[in-house]
Amino acid sequence: MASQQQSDAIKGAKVLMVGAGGIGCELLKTLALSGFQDIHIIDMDTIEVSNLNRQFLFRQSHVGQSKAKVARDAVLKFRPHISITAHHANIKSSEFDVDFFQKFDVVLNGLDNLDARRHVNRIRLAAGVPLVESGTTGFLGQVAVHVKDRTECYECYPKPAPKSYPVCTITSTPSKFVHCIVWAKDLLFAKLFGDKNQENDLNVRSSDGASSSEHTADIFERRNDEDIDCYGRRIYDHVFGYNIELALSNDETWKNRTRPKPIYSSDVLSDNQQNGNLDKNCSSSDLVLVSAMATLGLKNPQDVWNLAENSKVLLEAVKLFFLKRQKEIGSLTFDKDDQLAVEFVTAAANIRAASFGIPLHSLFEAKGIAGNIVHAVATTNAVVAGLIVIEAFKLLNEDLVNVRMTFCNEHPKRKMLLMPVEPFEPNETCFVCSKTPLTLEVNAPHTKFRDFIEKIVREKLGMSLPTVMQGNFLLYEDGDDLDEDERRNYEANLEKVLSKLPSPVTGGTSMLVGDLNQKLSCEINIKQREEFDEEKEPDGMVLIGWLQAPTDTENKASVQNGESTSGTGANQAMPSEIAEAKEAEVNAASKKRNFSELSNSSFSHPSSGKDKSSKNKETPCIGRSSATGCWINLLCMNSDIFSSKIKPVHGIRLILVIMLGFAFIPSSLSPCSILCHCGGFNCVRNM
Ligand SMILES: Nc1ncnc2c1ncn2[C@@H]1O[C@H](COP(=O)(O)OP(=O)(O)OP(=O)(O)O)[C@@H](O)[C@H]1O
Ligand SMILES: [Zn+2]
Repeated sequence: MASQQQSDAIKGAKVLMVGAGGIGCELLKTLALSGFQDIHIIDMDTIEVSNLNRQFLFRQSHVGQSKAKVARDAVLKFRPHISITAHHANIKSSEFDVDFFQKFDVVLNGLDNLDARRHVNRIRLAAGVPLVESGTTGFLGQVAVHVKDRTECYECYPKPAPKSYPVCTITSTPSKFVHCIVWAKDLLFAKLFGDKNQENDLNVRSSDGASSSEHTADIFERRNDEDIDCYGRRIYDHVFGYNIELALSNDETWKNRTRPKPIYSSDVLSDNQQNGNLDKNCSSSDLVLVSAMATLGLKNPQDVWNLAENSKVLLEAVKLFFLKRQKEIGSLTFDKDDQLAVEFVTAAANIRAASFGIPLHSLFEAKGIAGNIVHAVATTNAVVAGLIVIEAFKLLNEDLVNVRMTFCNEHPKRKMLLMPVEPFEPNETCFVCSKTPLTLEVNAPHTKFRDFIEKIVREKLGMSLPTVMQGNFLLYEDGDDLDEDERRNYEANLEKVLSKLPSPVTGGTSMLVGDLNQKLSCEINIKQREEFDEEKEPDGMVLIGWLQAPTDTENKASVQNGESTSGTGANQAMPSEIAEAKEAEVNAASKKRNFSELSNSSFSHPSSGKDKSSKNKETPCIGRSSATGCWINLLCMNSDIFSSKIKPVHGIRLILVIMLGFAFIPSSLSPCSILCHCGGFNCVRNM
């Protein structure tokens, strides 16, 4: 239980919560039950059916409504006297500027993407407000505290890039089902239904060198008056039959690999095989109803279809896209909530898998892999939300000595389910919090200013409204308030190479790049370099001082398998096999910080190599001074008892959630109300 002084700090605190999703719902409930009385919540999203299994403040009737507003209303029902202000908006919008942030004592993030996290990190640094950052991926969770000039900021150390695969594995030599999914989603689906101008490796690989990409593009176009069934079969035969035959002709490739089997539609389906019973009355606005499975009478998404069923689903899906969603063709991107797209991708991936001798998967499994879905675990969100509030307590009580970064493990590690470690100090080379200049190696007479803006300023530095200056000369700025002349000038600059800009950018000069919204600026020193390795340095520029996390594959892999959900970046939500690697990574990270402490040996900072032994001491429990901390510690110390006797993951989590609930419970509330509002004891139902 909190002391009087702590209670006062909580009551008087003004808290900004960003994100009202899986973590956010738990967090808002816990904040309210812990005595916080002035909370602002920002979320740009509306409630979807798929949120209901773990975002317990939402009900079926709320689908389509603002998350922030519904979350506020739900919590006000059981804490009517507190103030909760809901903003249904993007945190990046200009109203949430430094002045807005300065009104708060602490910022708590429950976000799901790097971009928004970076943005919050920058503004709260400029505003001088501490941040508690969080993320979960299935059973793994993480909470970190960032205090200006005292601890690392969110961008001090690199975050791993999403898992990616070598292009040739995807296009020619898949060995896992995920490779087939990436092929079906990022190549075949994109080729047939996406933007025709987008680069697509299906062009290169789908025919021999003699065929031009123009020729292969024609193959994927539906010809004038071509019967839709014939078109579907033609595409089928091309990608699963002809292309495989072509690939087989290169003996070198198959020396140490199993040779794939070409599959033609006539091998699997009879010529006049009837497809589904299309419901002619179904309108294209009923996206959920436009389903190949439904018209074919396939009901259970957890069934693994055989090759013939997959072939029928594929052809039926192509037909439905053309008959029911014709207008969208040419602009579609894969969306895990688009039933027909998921059906198409599942079927195409399975046919390819059959060809390469890879086990087939159900639509449910395929959807999880294609959508990068690591099924969220409600208890992880609840534990993480509790930890966020514990850290917020410490910050509000100016108990900086005891703030911790905490990893939530799937299984107890060294008797601990929660791994608390002291935060690192700010990274002296961080361009965000330490304002350290960066160096750009670039071939200035050959590099377009546009490439610099897109690849370096926007992509790497994460600036969304950039301004670029060379000396006193403004070379570029972005924003709504530019007049026509300015816009034209900047557009003209974008087409020039760096050395030909009105104020030339060449080796030895420097540029000042900034984002007014983020109150961030950064100096970039230019170093002339002529040669770049196309494979390893595809941008044709190298930014030195900006930390790029190592990707999961050695080779350049341009086909990526999507974005994260609630991951912090160090711990992102990914398909199950990627999540395994992530768990190892998270554990490695926590071990890295903990082992040294346990053995009392010196500790190496990840990038500076500085000895941190005096600073980063592992603490036996989080929040040692608080009752909650002791409860958690007790639990952690004894968690091996649970692990050997009952199914550990849910048992321990359940108790952790209850304890976190009890630790915050104000005397006016019964444990029963905590259970009702917390609710998250079940591992979520799979949607
Ligand atoms: N720039 C942003 N501004 C405001 N809210 C954001 C921003 N980016 C993400 N969010 C919110 O953060 C929340 C993250 O929650 P969560 O990770 O549970 O994702 P979700 O969208 O609810 O679920 P899922 O992605 O698994 O379908 C979402 O509600 C999302 O709308
Ligand atoms: Zn930093």
